[in-house]
Amino acid sequence: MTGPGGEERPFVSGFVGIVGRPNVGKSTLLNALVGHKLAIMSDKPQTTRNRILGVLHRPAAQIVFLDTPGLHKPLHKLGEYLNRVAEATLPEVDVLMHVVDGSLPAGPADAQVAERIGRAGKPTVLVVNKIDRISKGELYAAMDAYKALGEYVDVVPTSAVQGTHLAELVEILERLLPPGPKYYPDDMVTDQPERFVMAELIREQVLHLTREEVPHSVAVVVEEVTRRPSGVVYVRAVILVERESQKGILVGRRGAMVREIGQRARLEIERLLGSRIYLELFVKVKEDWRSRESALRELGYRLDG
Ligand SMILES: Nc1nc2c(ncn2[C@@H]2O[C@H](COP(=O)(O)OP(=O)(O)OP(=O)(O)O)[C@@H](O)[C@H]2O)c(=O)[nH]1
Repeated sequence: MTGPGGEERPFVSGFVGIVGRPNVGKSTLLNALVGHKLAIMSDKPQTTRNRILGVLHRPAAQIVFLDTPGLHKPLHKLGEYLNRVAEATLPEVDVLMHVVDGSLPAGPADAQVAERIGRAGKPTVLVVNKIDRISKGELYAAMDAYKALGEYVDVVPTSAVQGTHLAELVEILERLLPPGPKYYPDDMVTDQPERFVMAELIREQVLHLTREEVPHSVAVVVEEVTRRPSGVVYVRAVILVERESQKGILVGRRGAMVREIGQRARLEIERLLGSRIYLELFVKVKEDWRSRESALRELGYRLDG
């Protein structure tokens, strides 16, 4: 590739950490940047539990994004785990994107996150997201207020849902990355095993369709994936909740809720795999799984990292 001055630009690559408070739009941004649905999105905070890796392939660059659970005050063991994943990401990356919600005023919690990011000492781009919700005047004020919280190499206003300024953001990230190899093959967009992504798609429907206190006490485990001779892929998954009452809500009247979750999730999984799916869903009670380390381990949350 040739640079603006006619000089040869070497191929660049590296890791970009997407960090910020819960619900600011990190997962939506990752999906929009990479062009695939990797991380689940919902209007309920703390929906991202594991670190999701998404790879953007460009003619002269490979950008590997690490999405993290939102940084927040831990309320229970799962909360502590989420914070640890986010913190552990900071030293591993070449560049950080601090994502903030431009439609909300900058507050003390944003300042805290900015400080933690600052301690990592990495070049950081401030991404002021959700600008589709605010006027130009409000945007300038928001950019100034957020910019004052830390040291940023650049500031980009974005709308992850409308795709605004994402190309500019990618260009800025490319400029910040060092020359390097392709870490991943051209056809790879995520390192998430398909089972995990399937489980996330099911959990996304649970979050969409249920209210009250059910969502945070839900985990989904995909137990079996088999391709049948007919070409249909059989998927068996279990939705784990903490209490009988929550199981009741999720199963619904005569199984109506779990059927609805299954139907919607099946469509998403079919889109992901490009084949027909037979999805069988079960709801089980696993008491107090959020507070028990062994239960968290069984579910695949690594606690010792
Ligand atoms: N209007 C608007 N809404 C957005 C934008 N980006 C994200 N959202 C919405 O904000 C909500 C949260 O988005 P997520 O991408 O799940 O946020 P997150 O930061 O990954 O959240 P955690 O997983 O909790 O850390 C969802 O309802 C999104 O649709 C945006 O640019 N504009």
